[in-house]
Amino acid sequence: MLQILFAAFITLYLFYEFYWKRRNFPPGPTPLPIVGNLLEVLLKSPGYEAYQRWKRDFGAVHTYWICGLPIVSIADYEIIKETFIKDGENLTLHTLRDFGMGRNIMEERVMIEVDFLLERLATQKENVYMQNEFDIAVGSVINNILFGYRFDEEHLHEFDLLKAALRQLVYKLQNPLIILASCSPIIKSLPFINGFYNRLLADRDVLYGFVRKQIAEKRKQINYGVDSSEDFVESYLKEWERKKGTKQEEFYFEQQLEAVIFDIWTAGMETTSNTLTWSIVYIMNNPDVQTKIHEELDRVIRSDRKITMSDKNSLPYTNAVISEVQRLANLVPQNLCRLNSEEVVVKGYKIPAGTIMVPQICSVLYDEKIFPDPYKFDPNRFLKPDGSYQNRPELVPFSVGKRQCAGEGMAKLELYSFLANLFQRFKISCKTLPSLEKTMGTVVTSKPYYCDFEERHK
Ligand code: HEM
Repeated sequence: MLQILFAAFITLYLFYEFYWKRRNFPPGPTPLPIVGNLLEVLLKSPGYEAYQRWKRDFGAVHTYWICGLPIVSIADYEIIKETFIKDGENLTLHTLRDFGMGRNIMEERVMIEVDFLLERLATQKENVYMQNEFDIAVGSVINNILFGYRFDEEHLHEFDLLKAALRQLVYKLQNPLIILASCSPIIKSLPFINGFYNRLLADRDVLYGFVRKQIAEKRKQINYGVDSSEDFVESYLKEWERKKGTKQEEFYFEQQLEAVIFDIWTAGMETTSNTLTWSIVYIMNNPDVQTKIHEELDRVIRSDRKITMSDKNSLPYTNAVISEVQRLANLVPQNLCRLNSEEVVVKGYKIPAGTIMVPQICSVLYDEKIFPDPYKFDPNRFLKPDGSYQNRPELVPFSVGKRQCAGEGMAKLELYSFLANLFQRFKISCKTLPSLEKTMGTVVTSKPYYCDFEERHK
């Protein structure tokens, strides 16, 4: 009797796992019990190959399972556009427009860090650990815009603590144990996993603690009598004060301010810093690219002066290199998931409200129909035959639609300003060529490497 019951239970379980729970979703790879399709992603990290294979085998709209969670993936540019960019969506609402301070101030703050970065590199000259340099530069831009100060000598210790916590978050959030723990309270309560999960929360709390301390400091110093603001927190607090007593007051509250700052810090730091790190990896592995950037800078700029945004349109090759870096670095292998608020029909599949959907931008950036030979670093993809810059709408490293990156403008400003000025001033070389191998995380990171710097204009 017991055997019959057991066999019936197993049959029902398998029927549920392999058919019933999947019946309302677009087709996809068969998920294993408990882990779903997680192993296929992890075995070939950072996951691009699994996403490409599922697109090939099941079509551009398919379902995969991370533990018990079904994720409907849209892996084709045209369908992503139809699904996520709807008429009338107001993108600007979600965009951190100039952080309430005006575009010039943003460029000013980025250029301050360009100067500091160049001076640090000129002083060190040899064996410079690039990740660290880019981290300090990008972290200082964000901190200066949010709180009005940069990470100078006096604040470097504070920066090191924040960076360590942030790096742990970036790695741990893609750790299979954390993913499993997030999906199941039972798994989360297992002793070893629980400890690991709690350390992740402790890293998050380091960042939140810092944010709260900064807001409290700002409140002590703020002068509500002066209209203009020096940083984002000041601008937010003044706007909040102005809205008091109006209907809009409800949109301003402490938790929102803390969460926005936390998001900007976490989303803006590792993404930009690692894209800069990848830039040097690809350029060092393709030496003719550095020669061509120098040739363009010498022909267009014709001096050793600083390069600013006003030069951008005159530097098509430099812009093409940055675009190709963003494409090939393909920084976010598993894009952020979204919960669709209402039922949608995508390519004939009815996808119910409350389903997790993801615009799988990594499959677009490596789509060989759009970018032939996709794993090759080739800036010419972004150049017209006459040498001018070729805009490619399928270049979507910042994603698309309502939830696309809120810091795109700032990130582009930073990538351009840091890289153009770095190559304007230096010839860069590496005694050991940087590895092209990617380490998986929320964003993909490169292996550590070291560079030497030679002044170009003596
Ligand atoms: C090269 C640099 C960057 C890349 C490649 C990048 C990429 C992305 C991507 C793919 C998303 C997810 C979009 C989606 O849900 O479909 C995102 C979201 C976001 N990004 Fe960026 N980003 C970069 C830099 C920045 C910077 C500099 C900031 C701010 C200072 C920023 C702030 C944000 C915020 C606030 C979100 C929304 C997070 C959320 O919805 O939870 N990003 N970014």
